[in-house]
Amino acid sequence: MMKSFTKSQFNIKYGTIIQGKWHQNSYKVIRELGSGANGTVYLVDFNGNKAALKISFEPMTVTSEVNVLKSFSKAQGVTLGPSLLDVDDWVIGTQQYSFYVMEYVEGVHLIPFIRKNGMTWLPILILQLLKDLGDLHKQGWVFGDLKPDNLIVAGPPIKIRCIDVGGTTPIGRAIKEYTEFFDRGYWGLGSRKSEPSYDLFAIGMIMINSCYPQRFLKKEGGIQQLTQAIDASQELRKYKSVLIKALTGKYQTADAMRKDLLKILNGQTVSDQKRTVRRRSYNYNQTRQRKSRRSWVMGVIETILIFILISLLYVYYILGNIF
Ligand SMILES: Nc1ncnc2c1ncn2[C@@H]1O[C@H](COP(=O)(O)OP(=O)(O)OP(=O)(O)O)[C@@H](O)[C@H]1O
Repeated sequence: MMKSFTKSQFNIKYGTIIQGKWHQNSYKVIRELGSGANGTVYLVDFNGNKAALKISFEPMTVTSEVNVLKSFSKAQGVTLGPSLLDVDDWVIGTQQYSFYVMEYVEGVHLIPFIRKNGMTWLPILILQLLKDLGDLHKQGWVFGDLKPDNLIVAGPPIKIRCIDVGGTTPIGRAIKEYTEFFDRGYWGLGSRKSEPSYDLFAIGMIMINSCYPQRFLKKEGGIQQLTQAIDASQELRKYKSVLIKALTGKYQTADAMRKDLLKILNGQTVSDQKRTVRRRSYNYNQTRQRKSRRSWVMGVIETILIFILISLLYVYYILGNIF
């Protein structure tokens, strides 16, 4: 189903107490956080703690999103979505609405964060996202409706988080929800079957969107139009090899995309690496030993590099907030 914009469905005033019919928990409305096709999300106070409460006219929306959040909480290593706190119904007069309460992810949406703190953050945040997405895929899910509106940069420490799990679909099914700009079907670059490469295409488009905050309309579509957009941006050109692979479905796993992005950050392009490997020929055992040594060294370099980059950006970020 394609997402279309809808006006705020609910108009619940500040101070309203939403009390659950079944669990009797009371939530005091602080303000609206946002609203979309599936409901309205409010910042609420629960016993002095902040939480996010999503209320919908459609009980099925609540049930399906709650089921995804419950599976996430059971699955080890999945840290993408907010944690689920409560599910209940709110009776007001003769009406009854379903709602759920989740962890409030406090932060700034991806694009405003990049605009304020600089493009240097983009690859770092994308690396974090690819790590979490890889874990989600390993648990058999595809996020589906990945877009900057569903990404919040929380912290400190800086961490990119996904909200709105409404589009999360088990691998192998049809994508439940999508937004055209981030949908490979719309660009004529693949199917709407839920598989990891569907999410990785969206990651590519999120990187493009970060450099084109107004987005752009599809003309002829396809990889030609997107390649032109990449070539026209100094920032995106650095990541061209990774972007083209992600946009044409060449990555089977988030980990493969993450590794290529790291190589670029490491000052080494993917093609350079391939050329180096081709030039050398070793016997089987030597190659294997070297490979395992190299992957160990790569792992250490990767960790050190991310650590240094995050530390530097972090200092930059804190200084930016002070001055
Ligand atoms: N857990 C949360 N913590 C902080 N903010 C949140 C949280 N969940 C949702 N929001 C805010 O509420 C907005 C709307 O939420 P959500 O995207 O879940 O609604 P939706 O009806 O599914 O919208 P859409 O049609 O855009 O998918 C989000 O863009 C975000 O700003």
